[in-house]
Amino acid sequence: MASPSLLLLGAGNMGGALLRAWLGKGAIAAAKSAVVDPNPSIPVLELCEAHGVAVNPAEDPGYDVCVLAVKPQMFASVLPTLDWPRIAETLFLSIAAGTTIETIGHLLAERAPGARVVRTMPSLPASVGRGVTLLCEGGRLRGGDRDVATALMAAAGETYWCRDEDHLDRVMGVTGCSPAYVFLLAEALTDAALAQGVGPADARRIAEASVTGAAAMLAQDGRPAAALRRSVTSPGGTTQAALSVLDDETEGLRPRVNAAVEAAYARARELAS
Ligand SMILES: NC(=O)C1=CN([C@@H]2O[C@H](COP(=O)(O)OP(=O)(O)OC[C@H]3O[C@@H](n4cnc5c(N)ncnc54)[C@H](O)[C@@H]3O)[C@@H](O)[C@H]2O)C=CC1
Ligand SMILES: O=C(O)[C@@H]1CCC=N1
Repeated sequence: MASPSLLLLGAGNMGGALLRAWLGKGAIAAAKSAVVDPNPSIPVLELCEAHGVAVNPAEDPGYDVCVLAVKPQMFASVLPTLDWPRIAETLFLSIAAGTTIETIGHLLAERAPGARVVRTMPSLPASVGRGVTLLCEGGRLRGGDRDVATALMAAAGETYWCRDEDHLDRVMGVTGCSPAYVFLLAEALTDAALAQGVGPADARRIAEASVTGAAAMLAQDGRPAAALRRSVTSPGGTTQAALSVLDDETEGLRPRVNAAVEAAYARARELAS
């Protein structure tokens, strides 16, 4: 399919980030696409204006793809109200945490019986084309649907098809949630700089530059993270002393990150029920 016409339902943090990526890469047919959001932000309005994307159109001409990007808690009230010409032909992509393909199918059943649904889990760096999106499907897709979903999400960064929904729920703590872990690390480094007597503006500047510098090196160097970590860590030096705290086998970052990913999985299961 050439770039699809697309309806974005919900253009908040994540929907807006995806929209930015799609329009930047020409991945959607902007003039045939629309955003529906009762409270669109100024940047989203400016983006739509610049690319000729309709915002809250009075009439829906119909869309190849509809991306469901409202909060999971809104699905039950919003999905049954969706309607446009040939809605049963539209491919639905959900980005919501937890909500299952079966639930989405039920909520769309009246107007789009047998709807083809792809569940995805993008991540916020999609806004700069550096997201990671997990995808999975429930067995109803037609030929070409998988390629359409992959192409849309690849415009926002890396993609990975999970074997089923449970797999997606398990892995989302590694991808969709993890930008928050990295931002938290930047916050923690800022706090540590403050504790060592650096002023607030400089504390933030040197902490955030440390995180973005390491991330840029990881992206560009080609060596795996473990090799780069070793190249910072002089035997018997200061980093080794620091890592004896941060990389403790039972209380260090690795077991804590693993526990965080498990907590995200547990919450995804709760949101599904
Ligand atoms: N924020 C993130 O990093 C990620 C979020 N997600 C998923 O994305 C979805 C949205 O999350 P955020 O963007 O963070 O939330 P958000 O609160 O920033 O965006 C939700 C948007 O939905 C709009 N909205 C409310 N009622 C609506 C309606 N009736 N019709 C259309 N739009 C409506 C709101 O005005 C808002 O702009 C959630 O399902 C979440 O699980 C998935 C991956 C990452
Ligand atoms: O916190 C959430 O539920 C969403 C999904 C992944 C990132 N944000």
